[in-house]
Amino acid sequence: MITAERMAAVDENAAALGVPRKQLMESSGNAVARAVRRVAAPGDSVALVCGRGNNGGDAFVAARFLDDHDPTVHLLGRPETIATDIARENWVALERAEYDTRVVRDAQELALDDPDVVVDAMLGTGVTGALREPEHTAAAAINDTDATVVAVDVPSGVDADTGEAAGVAVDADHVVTFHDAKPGLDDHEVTVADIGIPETAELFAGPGDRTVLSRPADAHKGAFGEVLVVGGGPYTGAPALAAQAAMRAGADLVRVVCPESVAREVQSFEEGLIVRPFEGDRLTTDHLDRIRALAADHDAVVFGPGLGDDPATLDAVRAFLADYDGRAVVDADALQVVPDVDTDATLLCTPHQGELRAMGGPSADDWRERLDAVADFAADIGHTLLVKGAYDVIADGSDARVNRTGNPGMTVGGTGDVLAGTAGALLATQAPLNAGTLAAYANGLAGDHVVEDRGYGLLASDLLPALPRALWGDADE
Ligand SMILES: NC(=O)C1=CN([C@@H]2O[C@H](COP(=O)(O)OP(=O)(O)OC[C@H]3O[C@@H](n4cnc5c(N)ncnc54)[C@H](O)[C@@H]3O)[C@@H](O)[C@H]2O)[C@H](O)CC1
Ligand SMILES: [K+]
Repeated sequence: MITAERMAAVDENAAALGVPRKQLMESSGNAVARAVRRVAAPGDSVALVCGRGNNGGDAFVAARFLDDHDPTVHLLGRPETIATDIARENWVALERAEYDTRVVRDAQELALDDPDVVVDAMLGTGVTGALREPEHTAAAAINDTDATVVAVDVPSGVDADTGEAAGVAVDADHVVTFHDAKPGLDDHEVTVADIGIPETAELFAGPGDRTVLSRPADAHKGAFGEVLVVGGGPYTGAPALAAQAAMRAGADLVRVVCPESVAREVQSFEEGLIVRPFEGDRLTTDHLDRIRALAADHDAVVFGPGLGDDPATLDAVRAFLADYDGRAVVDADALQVVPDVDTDATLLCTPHQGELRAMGGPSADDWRERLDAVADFAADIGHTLLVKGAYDVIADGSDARVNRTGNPGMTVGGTGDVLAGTAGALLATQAPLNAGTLAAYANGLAGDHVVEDRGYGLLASDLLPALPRALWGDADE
């Protein structure tokens, strides 16, 4: 089962892999025509009722595969208002080839002429809310015919994210849905058509994975989350890098809490950092009240950068996690305590392969083997893992993804801190699997952009200014 939102992401990833949507539309239309043939007797007439989005486009293609059924293609709305180039090109092809095309300007004009089969291609996964006109009246007209109704992707009127009909929906006898089942089709006779989307368009992180980030136009301060970085002690650069990365990745506010012995130095990396010191030179259980109070005021915590592995510090990490129930990215030395802590927290753990072994996790050289082993280990520990490597593996115990961005220049120190901070900002608003996938994708892409511009020899801090473009794309994209 796949939601409309995820389907849009996969579709964009397929395009980025070199399988464009117009090709997918050709496969979709072909699959619709095959479904129509299964229900139509020779000589039966077929009417295709099409909207102006790509759902309609699928039916424009289908018509070309149904010549022997004398297809009639009804377009709801003016051809100039067809929403996408690929749907318009397929409409124009029908007109030039002199198919029986009819432009329906007003729903009352829809004349279905008693067809044997009706194809409902009004609306698919691009739609939210109840049907508007003319689709509303057209749906009622389709439901009034005696025809066998074949719906394209989803019956028009059914929301492909929730599976709910918000009012009138087409009463379909068959649904031809693409790539994977959609929510809300349980009571229907469904054919899932393979339209040639590579499996890796779903498995590999790609530009489509960024769609979950689209900043709503009315974003108010606070909508993108506040992040607390708990780090520092033996190291000072790590918490500063993580905090700056969280800022670049869109967090509304980032605070660093660190030992007072290093607070000034942490601050020196970036004037804009908000630093909250605690007494002493390393984290211990003495500081837990302070950390807990701060953590409760933030949407996500990044736990680990530069904390070190002093036994007293690891005891403090263990005690903190044991009664924390919020969201946290756990990185670096803090990772090793995760498997023995019983916690209600939602954790996104970001080990490299050595740290994964220190957690008691699996090792595998081949990324496909690692994918399976990491997925099992994530299920065992009950947390999401982002295991860093040339191919990063992200798994939450039920689903898994792989990221291929990044380059050998990124083995330099500090890139992991940037990744942890990015993941923290994303975890404040996204599900852990999406946060981990997107953090890995954007960090690697930022590194690729830096190397493209300036060649090898990058510093972890070079990733920071490259992060926004990697996360949100070019301004004109
Ligand atoms: N994902 C794939 O791999 C492929 C999917 N294909 C088909 O494309 C549709 C989705 O197309 P899209 O253009 O995104 O949206 P729709 O055709 O569903 O509709 C958009 C259209 O509808 C208008 N609209 C929005 N809400 C309403 C409403 N409540 N009432 C009336 N009209 C509404 C909106 O303004 C747009 O103009 C998918 O289902 C597949 O069938 C392709 O085959 C390519 C591969
Ligand atoms: K439909």
